[in-house]
Amino acid sequence: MNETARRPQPATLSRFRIRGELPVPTLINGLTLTAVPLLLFFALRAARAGADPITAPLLLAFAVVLALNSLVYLLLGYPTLHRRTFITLITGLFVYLAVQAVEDGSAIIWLFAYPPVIFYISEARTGITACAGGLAGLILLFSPVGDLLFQPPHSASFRLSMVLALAFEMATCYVLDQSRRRSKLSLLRLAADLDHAAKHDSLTQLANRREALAQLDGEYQRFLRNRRPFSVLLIDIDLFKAINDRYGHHAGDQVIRQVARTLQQACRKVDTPARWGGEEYLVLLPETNAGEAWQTGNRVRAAIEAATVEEGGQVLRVTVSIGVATLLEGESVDRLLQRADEALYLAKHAGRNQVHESTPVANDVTSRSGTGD
Ligand SMILES: Nc1nc2c(ncn2[C@@H]2O[C@H](COP(=O)(O)OP(=O)(O)OP(=O)(O)O)[C@@H](O)[C@H]2O)c(=O)[nH]1
Repeated sequence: MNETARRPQPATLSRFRIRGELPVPTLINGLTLTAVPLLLFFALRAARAGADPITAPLLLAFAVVLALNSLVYLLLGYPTLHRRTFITLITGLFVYLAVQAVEDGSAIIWLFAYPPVIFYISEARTGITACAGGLAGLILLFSPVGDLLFQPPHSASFRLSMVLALAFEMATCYVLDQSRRRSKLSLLRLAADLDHAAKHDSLTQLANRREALAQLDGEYQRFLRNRRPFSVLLIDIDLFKAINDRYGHHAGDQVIRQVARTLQQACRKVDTPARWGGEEYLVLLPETNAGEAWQTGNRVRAAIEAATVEEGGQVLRVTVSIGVATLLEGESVDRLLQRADEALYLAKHAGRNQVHESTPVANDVTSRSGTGD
């Protein structure tokens, strides 16, 4: 996987949650729980005042739909619907409170609750658009056009303070939200980097031994469920010490990298090539029987034999010996690895640059071997 695909990007930030972060549905449900009694309270007051026939039923309707929105989410899920409905409802509610001058115009102060909530529960772009639109709407409401249409009861000094204070709050919320998003992104990237480092070998970027064992265990659990066999290749570079001694450790490292690259190219996407240690590699071949594993082993051996490494003006070639083993009914992963190791040992002792397959017969290990040529 490439770096960009592995590390979280700003556009996908809301898909990730870090520990301790308040989940958006929880915030929405908490706000709904607070807003519903408040709306009922103000609906009752509006009904008692009796002057305006729309406000009381409308506030009641907002309370009912808000509560239903949370109920639907709790029963059925659908977090996007939950969030979008909530944003639509609170936007509608705040517009109504402003233009209808509810509570003698004092309800307009509730607009200050809008920016922090909208920035937290939506993407940054939605927050900016909603706040800029809201502020433009407020300026329009306090302009001569708004006076003509809605006759807001606010004094000139209140209007000025309201617009400036709301603009200040929106800008502050934007800056704090950006800072929160940046911290979240860097935390997620750090976690992704640490996770990658814990599972991969730094020289080759292949899975490391720990990750290979974890994948082996996963494959073993799958085998217990579906009985589809899997195989392993244990690969060791031949006479590698001589390369280090003759060309130096840097050349040795280049060879280890080149073998890793060849392994990745020669294997299927579902296979896991791993650095098992030093100049040894393990390839996990999921859902692969003995015959297929044998063929893969030979293909890998030939590919590595054909590959070259240029180092200090020299062209280096290496060969590998490979032990192949396929999991048998009733066998453990440890025993499978032991058989692959025994087959590798036989390949080395038969002259290197060859593949040996472990076939247990009567609790013993026999093998077929060859170069596949
Ligand atoms: N450059 C380099 N060398 C390493 C690394 N890890 C292990 N080695 C060297 O790999 C060599 C392994 O040598 P041996 O185990 O004796 O085996 P060999 O020379 O490959 O011989 P056979 O396995 O019998 O074919 C040792 O000299 C280690 O120092 C590494 O990360 N980089």
